Amino acid sequence: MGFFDRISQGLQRSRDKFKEEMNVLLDRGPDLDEEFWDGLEETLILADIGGAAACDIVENLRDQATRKALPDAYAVLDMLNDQIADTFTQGGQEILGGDPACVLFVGINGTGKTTTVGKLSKEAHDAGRKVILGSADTFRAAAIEQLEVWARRADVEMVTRERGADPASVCYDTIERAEAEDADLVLIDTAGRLHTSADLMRELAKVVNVVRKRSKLPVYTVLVIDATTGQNGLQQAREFNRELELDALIVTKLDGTAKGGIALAVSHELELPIIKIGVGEGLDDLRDFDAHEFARALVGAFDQRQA
Ligand SMILES: Nc1nc2c(ncn2[C@@H]2O[C@H](COP(=O)(O)OP(=O)(O)OP(=O)(O)O)[C@@H](O)[C@H]2O)c(=O)[nH]1
Repeated sequence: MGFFDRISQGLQRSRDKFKEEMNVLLDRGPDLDEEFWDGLEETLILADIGGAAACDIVENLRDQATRKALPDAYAVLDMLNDQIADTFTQGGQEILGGDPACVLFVGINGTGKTTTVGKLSKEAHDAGRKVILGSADTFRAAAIEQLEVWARRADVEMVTRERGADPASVCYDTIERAEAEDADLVLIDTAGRLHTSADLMRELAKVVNVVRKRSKLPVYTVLVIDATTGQNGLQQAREFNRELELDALIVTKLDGTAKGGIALAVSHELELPIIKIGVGEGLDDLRDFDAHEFARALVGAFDQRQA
């Protein structure tokens, strides 16, 4: 299944919710009055796109409606997809695009870090890259085993220590091994932690700093967020960004959520690019992110003239 079909299927619930709200708004007629603009902003906020992004989108559409003398709400909605796509922060190609890199994956418990690292290792290995995995999630024994399964499946090496070991030292060992083996992609899984726990966040900051100091490869810190958590994902992202100065996002579980708009809220507010999205548990359910296709899947092609 192609990117669009997969993401379109995944975001069906988000799209249905958005369409329902839009139809209520359009029932009163297609006039471009204050009620329409306020209603559009509210509908975008209800789609979990976030207040800041919704406000920017509506402001830009209003501006275009005036400049291009758009006749009605339908003409505005024709431009909505492009406007949403342009609201995502762009970039991040250097992280997983093929250049040598060391990437740390962080996030709260259960967002899909280990699964994502596993899928990425297979993808990179299949593309002919020399990959080393580091399992610094020494808190959860099952995480080490889970990543070991992926490492075997992908035929890549993995470095870890026993459960309870210092995660910073696992990172140290991983980088050492990567240098000895001349690896060009180092992927490090870290233990999930609540963004509200100051101690755990400080411990993670220490791990990230060790890697930043020690690695000769460029180091990137990527937050993995679970789309089903909705607005809480934004709060998580703010805290992780404050502590760790993130470089990018991976948004997982976009299959079957009515809260897919959170991807835009976080990318826009924190000015972080989305470098991959997860649309299922299977091996090929981690996809490159395409802002235009995502926008189309999130709100649909809006030909409501026939609605
Ligand atoms: N539906 C769906 N499930 C996913 C996706 N990504 C990961 N999962 C599932 O989410 C669950 C948690 O994934 P893990 O990779 O163990 O999460 P984690 O972040 O490493 O967890 P901790 O180490 O406890 O923080 C697993 O059952 C995964 O199969 C996705 O894109 N869609």
